[in-house]
Amino acid sequence: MTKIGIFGANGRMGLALIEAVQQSQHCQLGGAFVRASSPHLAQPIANLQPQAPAGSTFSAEQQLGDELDVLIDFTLPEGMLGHLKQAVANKTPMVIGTTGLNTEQMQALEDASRSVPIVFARNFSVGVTLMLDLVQTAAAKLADEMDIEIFEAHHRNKVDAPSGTALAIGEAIAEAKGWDHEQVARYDRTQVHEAKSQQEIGYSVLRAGDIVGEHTAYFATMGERLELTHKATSRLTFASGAVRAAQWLKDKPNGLYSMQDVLGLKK
Ligand SMILES: NC(=O)C1=CN([C@@H]2O[C@H](COP(=O)(O)OP(=O)(O)OC[C@H]3O[C@@H](n4cnc5c(N)ncnc54)[C@H](OP(=O)(O)O)[C@@H]3O)[C@@H](O)[C@H]2O)C=CC1
Ligand SMILES: O=C(O)C1=N[C@H](C(=O)O)C[C@H](O)C1
Repeated sequence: MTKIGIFGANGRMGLALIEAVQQSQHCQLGGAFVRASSPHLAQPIANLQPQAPAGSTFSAEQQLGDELDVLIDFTLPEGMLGHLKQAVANKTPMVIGTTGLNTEQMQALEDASRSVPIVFARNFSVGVTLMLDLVQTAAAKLADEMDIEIFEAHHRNKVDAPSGTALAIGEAIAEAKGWDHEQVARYDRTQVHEAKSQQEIGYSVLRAGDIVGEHTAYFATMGERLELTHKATSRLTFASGAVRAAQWLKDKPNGLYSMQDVLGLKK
């Protein structure tokens, strides 16, 4: 049995992760952690997640010990960095799905992976993991005059944009093309009074209602357009992927792993 601790356990993903752990035959919930200031501290988890183990309550993240096999973090970048320090101090492997990391925060994650094994993915679904491979094939094989654009849509509460997944798709395409992603990424065209360059990856973003997560990569030229689209309809998809990653990570050596490693899709 893999004993799993979940940070941000009262969040949208935290609650889906509790359900995914309960559904797994190989994992058990070792701790559902919230901030010390949280109104949910010491309250029954079942108040928010009916699938929670009977009698279980939310714990303060500071109370984390070294008895857990794997920690999972889907919070915000600042919170994730604190949780990462706790994982390193306790020598506990960590699965991280938090998006919106800047360069320094990503560097801190990479540094920590020299002390503990980490799986980091900006999307834990099987479909998007495969899509990262498919867009690289399209980018490498289609003619250079194909225009490349990425569209993403999410629920109204999402705070980072473009989504981590959209950026991962763009970075995968740039890598296949031999481009420097930051040089070719176009996040805003409102001040650009010129035609689209062929070495450009344009991003567009929609925030509305309860959309779980949709991503399309467009490869377009005169007279035709290829669209590769992924639509997630349940957060349990991401949560189940993260729990699968946690189980896979338990006995791995220190290092930074991706969902492609977990699924055996690494080229
Ligand atoms: N990789 C993937 O497959 C996916 C990634 N995500 C990413 O997961 C993250 C969380 O998304 P979601 O669950 O929708 O967000 P929510 O806002 O619903 O939950 C965020 C959780 O993080 C906690 N938190 C925020 N800041 C801190 C902090 N400084 N210290 C400790 N805890 C903190 C919140 O606690 P409190 O309530 O007290 O503020 C809350 O429990 C986002 O980055 C999102 O992009 C989401 C889905 C899939
Ligand atoms: O915040 C979300 O909800 C999601 N975030 C991830 C991202 O930024 O790509 C993954 C998923 O699309 C849902």
